[in-house]
Amino acid sequence: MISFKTVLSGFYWRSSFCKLLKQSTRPLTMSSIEIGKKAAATAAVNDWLKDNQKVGIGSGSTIVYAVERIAERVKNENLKISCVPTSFQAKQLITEHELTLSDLERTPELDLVIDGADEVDKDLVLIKGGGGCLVQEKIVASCAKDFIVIADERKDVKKLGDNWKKGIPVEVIPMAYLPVKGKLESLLGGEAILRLAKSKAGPVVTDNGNFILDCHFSDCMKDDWYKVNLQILATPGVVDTGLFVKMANKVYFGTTDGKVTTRLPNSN
Ligand SMILES: O=C[C@H](O)[C@H](O)[C@H](O)COP(=O)(O)O
Repeated sequence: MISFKTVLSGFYWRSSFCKLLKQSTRPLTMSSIEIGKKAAATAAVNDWLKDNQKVGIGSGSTIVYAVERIAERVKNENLKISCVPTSFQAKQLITEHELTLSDLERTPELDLVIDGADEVDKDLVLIKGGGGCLVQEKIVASCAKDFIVIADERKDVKKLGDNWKKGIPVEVIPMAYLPVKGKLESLLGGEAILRLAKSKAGPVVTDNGNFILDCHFSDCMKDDWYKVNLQILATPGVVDTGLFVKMANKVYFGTTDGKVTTRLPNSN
């Protein structure tokens, strides 16, 4: 007859074996892309964050490392920093890391904004909004003295669209999405595709309650993003675009081996 002790020890060994198996199948190291993101984020925070600053916090996956480093420095150096979010996600990051949360009503002028990007060209024009955040990001960036961008090296391109194949995000008022789609397609060629949600039927709804058109333009002047941005903005129903032209002051690119390169607006 099997004793209670034998059953218990069998259970113990089985669960230990399962734990071991789980550990051995789990990646032990950070992926090389994440190493690049973290390196860029850490370097930017080390270079730019100073005591008593008002800081805008961007959105996406790279900004997570920046917030971690900000929280570390706030704690270790006893810094007084207030943070303005650019999205629901950014707000959560700020509160989770016990940083001081502010907003543009209390803090309309910022010293610094740190944010990620989907692509950065040689002139520091950015595509943003791959994660559905662009309008609040652009507003917050426009309120800052310095707008610092952090990205892994895949985002560093000669021309916008070299790597980023998902189009230029344009946030639109929901009732206008179809006419805006038609107008943008006839204005700039190509296709403007309504972004659909992954775990919900229907479109992605932004933090502002709007829709996103991902625009794959064929006829637009791809060397004059300033003009393209203005043309899109002139269409009624468009809230803003994911094109950030002449906004970034410095970009930090992190490589897969943890090195960081930087680019200034006219350092090509
Ligand atoms: O919509 C998302 C934001 O614009 C992000 O900053 C951008 O997509 C970059 O995100 P990630 O750091 O995840 O590459």
